[in-house]
Amino acid sequence: MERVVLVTGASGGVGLALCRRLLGEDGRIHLCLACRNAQKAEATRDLVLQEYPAAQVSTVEVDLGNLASVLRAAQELRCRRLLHMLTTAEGVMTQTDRLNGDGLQEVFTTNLFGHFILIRQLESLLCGNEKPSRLIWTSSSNARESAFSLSDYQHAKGQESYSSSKYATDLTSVVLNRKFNKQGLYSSVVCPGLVMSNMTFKILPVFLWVLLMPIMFLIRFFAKTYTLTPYNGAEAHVWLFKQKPEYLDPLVKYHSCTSGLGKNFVEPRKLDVDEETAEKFYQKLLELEGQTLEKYGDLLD
Ligand SMILES: NC(=O)C1=CN([C@@H]2O[C@H](COP(=O)(O)OP(=O)(O)OC[C@H]3O[C@@H](n4cnc5c(N)ncnc54)[C@H](OP(=O)(O)O)[C@@H]3O)[C@@H](O)[C@H]2O)C=CC1
Ligand SMILES: CC(C)=CCC[C@@H](C)[C@H]1CC[C@H]2C3=C(CC[C@]12C)[C@@]1(C)CCC(=O)C[C@@H]1CC3
Repeated sequence: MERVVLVTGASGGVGLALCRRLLGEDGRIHLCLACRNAQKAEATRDLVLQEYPAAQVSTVEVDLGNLASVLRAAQELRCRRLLHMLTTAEGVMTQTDRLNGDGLQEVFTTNLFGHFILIRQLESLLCGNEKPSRLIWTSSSNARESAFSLSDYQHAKGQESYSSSKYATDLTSVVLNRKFNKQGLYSSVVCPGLVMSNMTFKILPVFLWVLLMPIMFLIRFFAKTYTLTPYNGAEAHVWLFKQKPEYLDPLVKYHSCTSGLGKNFVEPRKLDVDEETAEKFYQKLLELEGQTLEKYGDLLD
């Protein structure tokens, strides 16, 4: 049976590189590109098919920062019936987090909660299959406990919404394993390292990054997480794709690394999470999910 792999944030950066690399690893997979914009999704599909003309590539439109859009996408995916792997590679990092149309913090929703709802809505596809299914969350080395608080888990009050959302992602993955491993669903978190992408081009302009490039290549001899290209950044995702999920440690983050001479490898590092906090946070996610489903009852089957 073909494996169906859904990649969010597939239109650029690490997500697009991952799509290409997965097809290079296994041309028999069915790749589903999840993008927030239908035109971009089609353009990405064309790009991928140029490189792998025989590949099976479909698209689904989903804005992960908009819960109605997430529920509609889940409905559509449920109709397609199969899903074996979901990997997240979308993300927003901003100095000015704000409330979205659902009244939730945008960074929290896009980076974590939209995916949480999507996964819960796709549980019937992901759980109880003959072979294990897997989730791969793109987290970050920037996930910091100090940025996260249970009482303000959407990070409405602080200035570190990105770090908070990534820490929340790590917590969620730990609990998802506890709840769903018995049903054959396994979750892992990865960090792509420092990658030149639209995200980093919002921190410094492209020309500055280009000027810094020689320095960064030198730094890479000492800092292996300077992966720099989306291709290298997707190393940990691709490595995980090839592992048996039931043998992976749920309390580890898999870091994409690149050596000074440009060789890619993966480094597992222990997650800095308190399991009790993770459980409490998960209960809060369930509460928020309940409110969301109540609000959007018309979008449920
Ligand atoms: N770059 C880096 O150095 C690092 C990145 N990461 C993480 O890696 C992941 C990928 O980042 P990277 O490739 O660098 O970033 P990019 O900005 O290049 O790519 C982000 C992708 O996410 C999509 N996206 C953004 N918002 C939404 C949304 N609301 N709904 C659906 N899709 C959305 C974008 O789509 P569109 O094309 O429509 O904008 C794009 O395809 C992120 O989770 C990021 O946090 C972690 C550590 C370091
Ligand atoms: C000489 C040189 C390399 C200058 C660049 C300095 C900084 C702009 C970068 C150094 C480490 C980078 C980094 C990120 C952004 C850019 C830097 C601060 C991230 C925060 C981007 C998003 C993440 O998820 C983690 C990254 C960690 C490293």
